Amino acid sequence: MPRLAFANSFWDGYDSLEKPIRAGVRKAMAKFQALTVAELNADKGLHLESVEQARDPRMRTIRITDFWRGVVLAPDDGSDVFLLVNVLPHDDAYTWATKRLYSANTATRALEVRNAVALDELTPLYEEAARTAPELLFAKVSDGTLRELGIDHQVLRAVRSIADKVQLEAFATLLPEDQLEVLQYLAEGFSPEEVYRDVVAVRRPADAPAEPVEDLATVIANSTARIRLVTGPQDLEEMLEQPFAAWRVFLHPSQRRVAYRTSYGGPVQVTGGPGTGKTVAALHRVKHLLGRDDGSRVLLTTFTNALAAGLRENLALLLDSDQDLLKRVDITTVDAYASSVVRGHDAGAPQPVGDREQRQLWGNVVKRLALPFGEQFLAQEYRHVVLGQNLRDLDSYLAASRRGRGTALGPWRRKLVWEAIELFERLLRERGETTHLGVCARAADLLREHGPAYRHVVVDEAQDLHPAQWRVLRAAVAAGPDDLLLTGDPHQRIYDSRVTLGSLGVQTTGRSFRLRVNYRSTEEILAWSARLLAPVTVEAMDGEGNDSLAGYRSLLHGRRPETVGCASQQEEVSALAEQVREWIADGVAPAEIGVCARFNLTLDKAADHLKAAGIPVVRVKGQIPPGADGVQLATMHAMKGLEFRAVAVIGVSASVVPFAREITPAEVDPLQHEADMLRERCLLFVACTRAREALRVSWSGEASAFIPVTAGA
Ligand SMILES: Nc1ncnc2c1ncn2[C@@H]1O[C@H](COP(=O)(O)OP(=O)(O)OP(=O)(O)O)[C@@H](O)[C@H]1O
Repeated sequence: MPRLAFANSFWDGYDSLEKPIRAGVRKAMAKFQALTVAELNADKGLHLESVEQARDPRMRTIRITDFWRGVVLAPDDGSDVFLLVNVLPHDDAYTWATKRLYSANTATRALEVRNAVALDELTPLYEEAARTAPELLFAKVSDGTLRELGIDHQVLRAVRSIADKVQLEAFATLLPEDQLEVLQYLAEGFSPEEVYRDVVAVRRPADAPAEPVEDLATVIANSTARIRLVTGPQDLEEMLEQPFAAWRVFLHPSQRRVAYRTSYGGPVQVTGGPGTGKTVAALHRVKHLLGRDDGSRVLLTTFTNALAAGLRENLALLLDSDQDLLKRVDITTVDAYASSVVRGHDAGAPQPVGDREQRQLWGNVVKRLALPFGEQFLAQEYRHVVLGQNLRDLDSYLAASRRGRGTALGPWRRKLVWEAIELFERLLRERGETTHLGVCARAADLLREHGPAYRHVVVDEAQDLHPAQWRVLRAAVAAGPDDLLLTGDPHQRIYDSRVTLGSLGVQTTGRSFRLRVNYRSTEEILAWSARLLAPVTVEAMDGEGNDSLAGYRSLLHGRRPETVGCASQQEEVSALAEQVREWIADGVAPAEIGVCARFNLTLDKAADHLKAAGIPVVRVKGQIPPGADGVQLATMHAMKGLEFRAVAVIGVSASVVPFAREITPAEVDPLQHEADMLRERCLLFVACTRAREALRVSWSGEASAFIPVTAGA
């Protein structure tokens, strides 16, 4: 009996096929599981026929309905896997099939597809232009090196005609996938050795023979990043029934390498720019850890309740709602976990108060003690130095390093600060209250005393955690193999936390990975957003050195983001309504549109205006309400964890972003001032990078200083 596999190109359009066509696909595919090869060839309904003048002689089409055909790659080497590569209207299917050529990459050994006809047509034109180009993109890389990296004869000819990155992108949809990625890495300035390590070695099977094996079944088995083999009738049924989520099946090799490594000696760090699939990698790691079948429990944490709800939903999807496995995972925020630990020991433990109450208390402290410090300064000193280093008495505070704080404090002034801190803590105690970080400190003590509760902890959005929260996680799991895996992006730090992970017992040296391919946004959105951060340096996630956005790229292309300055807020919301209407007219569903602002107040105005224009809206506070159908309005903070086909970021005016109240004056503390400014910049970056296809940034009056001046509108 033949076997059946699906290429990712098939899934790209499957979800948008109409019901009868999908039913046709199911019926046709079922035949591949029920009939022998000879019977398949003879089946009248399926009508498996070769494609005349196809560049790939293995190309076949099959009948799906009267007007729709499936395109199938049929083995001609005695192997038995048939690969469904596309489903298209009749004529398009033939045009598509004629031009495509499938081949095994000589380096990665995986199956790739190219548009061989277009490549042959375009290359001579580029060669002509290349003759007068001052420089060629790959001039410094020898033919031998390119061949070792898997570049074959036809692609090599095209490569030698490429003058710059723009031309490479123009070839992108024509080139075989692995070869394209090799070229993109080289174009970003990575050395051939790095490219071999990050692109070739991660795909190439460990036991690959010296000479490539060409039989289709073997090559397909080497292509897990793009091809899924069907394991049986039930598997087929499930695959075609559920809405298809590519991330569940087709991991990028760099994601797979991180998620499915059998075991790590200790903590692992996974960083990457926005939309590079860090959360996806974290979820697959949890699946891998649960697959060990040793009953061990996993704690999966993230930063907010809304993000935790998203993780819960997606993990259930990844694990096919297997309750036995899901029961072994606790998904929560660090604060909620810490609180459960503390309450488990003492049901009447003090309740944490919010930021506003804390500010009021600091105000009280300053008044009562008549100190030469402001409440903002004291609150920050408490957060970054005292809680950051877990200082419990005056002597430790007197001896502590105040790295990262921008003002010097001699012993006399430190004593005064300590007095204020003692009073603050006493006032809280008297009210039977504490802070969230206070709960964390208590939870870490209890966990250290009573022993860890988990074998594995997986941390998403790790960039935003405070040292007190890290102490909870460190104490929740015994140090050892596969204890901690953390994913995050320091460019998306939107809460005021600074850590040096090594000093907290989370040493990831030698176990750090980086994801570089953005699956969410177009290259145009990514490049524009990256310019928001261009003027600043961003500290690495582990607190050692700096991080950079260099080398990130997207697989998608689209229109450049639009920037719009308006004379008044009224004009801005009117223009917004106009834009939203246009997106909807272009086929974007209201729920696929996100509108985002720094303040709720701005969103209120936008909501009123959109509603008056007859556009349905949903306010997102925390989680998106189930079944919500309308344009989604969220603050920049609430945008984390969301993504939309189209995003409008509004109210990005000079007086709003950065938000002056959140910025410590440079005279109070110059370093804190810089940190606050960076946080506001990152917040805008996060908001903009939630957009998949379209991004529009607007303001009224003067534009925010963060908007790149020369950014093409
Ligand atoms: N291998 C994959 N194949 C297809 N889609 C993917 C893949 N990996 C991730 N995605 C999709 O890309 C988008 C971003 O993924 P994810 O949220 O995991 O990225 P992230 O790095 O955690 O993003 P951010 O840091 O911006 O929150 C999601 O829509 C996800 O489904």
